[in-house]
Amino acid sequence: MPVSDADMVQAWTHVLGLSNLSHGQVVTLLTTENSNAQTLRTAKIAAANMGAIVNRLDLSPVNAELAHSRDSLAYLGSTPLSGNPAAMAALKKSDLVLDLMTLLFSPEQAEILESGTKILLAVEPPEVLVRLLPSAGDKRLCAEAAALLKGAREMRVTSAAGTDLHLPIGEFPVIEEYGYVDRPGRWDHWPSGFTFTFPNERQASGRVVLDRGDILLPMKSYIDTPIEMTVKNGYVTAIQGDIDAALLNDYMSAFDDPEAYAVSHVGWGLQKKARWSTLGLYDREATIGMDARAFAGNFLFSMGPNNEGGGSRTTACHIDIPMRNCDVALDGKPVVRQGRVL
Ligand SMILES: O=c1ccc(O)c[nH]1
Repeated sequence: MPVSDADMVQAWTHVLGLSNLSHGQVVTLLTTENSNAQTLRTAKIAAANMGAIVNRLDLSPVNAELAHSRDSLAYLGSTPLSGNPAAMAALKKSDLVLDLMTLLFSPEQAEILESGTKILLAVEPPEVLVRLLPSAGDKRLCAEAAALLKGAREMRVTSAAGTDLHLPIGEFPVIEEYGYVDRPGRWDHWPSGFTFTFPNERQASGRVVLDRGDILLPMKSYIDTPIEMTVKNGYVTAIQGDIDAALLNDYMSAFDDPEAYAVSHVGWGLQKKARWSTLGLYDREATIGMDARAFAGNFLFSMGPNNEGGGSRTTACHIDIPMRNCDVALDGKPVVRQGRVL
């Protein structure tokens, strides 16, 4: 269903309020060719109505000749900000950047955040943004999960399908994604509602068995045939199965980058307003699949970079794999049981 501009301005006002936007602050909208016009139009109105100085920085897209998907999270690392000091200066001088382009996992994003600028990513379509409006309750749930993660030394993930994954943790920070940026230097993504960390470098081991209905992103497919992954020393060393495994292998091999097979962030979904089945109700390219990443009770496995967590590993290939019906335990204490948050 379309969203009215009035409702979208209200939604932006709610999110900018939670992000502590105050009178006289500088908001810069970072856009590119396919940024959603209504998201942009209503963000400018909401920010201006709150007394902010509102700029727009529109950059030409890059990587079209390299990416095999038009999903903005499919090809990471280099952005239109690479080698663009004038644009970087504008963003570092802003109090808040509303990223309608996608900087995630880029070195430029980290540099902008270090200057104290806040960055809020918002590239899902307006109807998804208004349906998954963030709340202080989401922040509380993410903070509770983070408190459990911060003290833990091992995350263990098992499932009836055969997953048995050992993830020693503690080397990297815990990241809470709750949909708004309420302190300087913070990055977040509207919509979200999940918490994760990264396994200690080269220490993840075991087996991941993807079952029918588990989701591959950016493919945005519910797999029909099981995929069995072997994990050794922090890398996925084998991806075996039938047609779904073959398609995943074919996509990943296009990057010709061994770093693509490293285990990236691991965590679980907390967003009660998001559902496993929602992805199937949208055309493949209509969303980037945040319902799938955020639905309460998923185990969100991923492969690729860890620079988002402060690691040194970068790669353009990033695969997110929300899994159902898993048991997640921290130092033996269950936090998710058969796909339900405890
Ligand atoms: O919001 C996001 C989106 C993708 C991802 O891999 C992490 N967080």
